Amino acid sequence: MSASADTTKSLAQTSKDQIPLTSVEAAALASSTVSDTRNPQAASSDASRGQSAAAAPSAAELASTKITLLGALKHFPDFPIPGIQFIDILPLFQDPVIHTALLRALELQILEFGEHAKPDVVVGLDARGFLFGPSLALRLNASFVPVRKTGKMPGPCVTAAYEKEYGTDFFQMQEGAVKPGQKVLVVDDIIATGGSAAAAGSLVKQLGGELMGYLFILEIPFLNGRSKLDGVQTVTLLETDE
Ligand SMILES: O=P(O)(O)OC[C@H]1O[C@H](OP(=O)(O)OP(=O)(O)O)[C@H](O)[C@@H]1O
Ligand SMILES: Nc1ncnc2[nH]cnc12
Repeated sequence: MSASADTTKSLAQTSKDQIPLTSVEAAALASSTVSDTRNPQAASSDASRGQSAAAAPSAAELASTKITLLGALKHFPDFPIPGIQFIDILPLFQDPVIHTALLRALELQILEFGEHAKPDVVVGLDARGFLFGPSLALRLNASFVPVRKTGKMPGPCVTAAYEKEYGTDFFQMQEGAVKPGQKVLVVDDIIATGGSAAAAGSLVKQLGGELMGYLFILEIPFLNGRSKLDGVQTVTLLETDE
């Protein structure tokens, strides 16, 4: 597993002035440089002493945050079917300090789309894109709109079939959920083969949205999911080594 050096540099360059850190965020990022990042009490006591809150995140701290996030992921061979190495992102949400650091790092990653490239709508994919999509949308003062598996939402919907790493499925969006011309950022936990993300992108376009880009927590590069995304700008926080 590795965190991209380019991304780390970019985060460090952009983070200092453009989006001020709250004290909790600073504590979350700074606390990830120490070994007890699984201990939220340690971070909050740092924040209450005002030590971490004063410090802007350095490149080293951001790189360390990525290592912490990678270290929190769990790996399950042969799930949900034989031959799949399943990477579980749920532990990122079990610890409030890691959860906060994740959201902050994702928010900083969005700056890679350009200084003024703020989405009107964050679209999150069923189901793991729902874990952080709404929080991110709030931080960006954007709407949140879900893409759901078929049959879950009422009213008229647009539908797209797709293939993913371990099966086929259908995605839907509600008509009118994205207005024509709105700038849309599609977010999900993992890009593997890219089938799910490509289907979500096609739904956004069917609704008349302007697909600004894709943002993922984790990429599995050997599956080459980006090749399905028609060159639309794609940013990932972490990637696997395999
Ligand atoms: O790049 P792909 O090969 O398309 O795979 C990535 C998708 O697979 C997983 O979702 P899954 O369909 O397992 O649904 P879940 O979030 O409901 O578990 C993951 O959360 C992505 O959405
Ligand atoms: N290998 C994998 N681990 C977790 N989620 C996935 N979605 C698609 N491929 C996956």
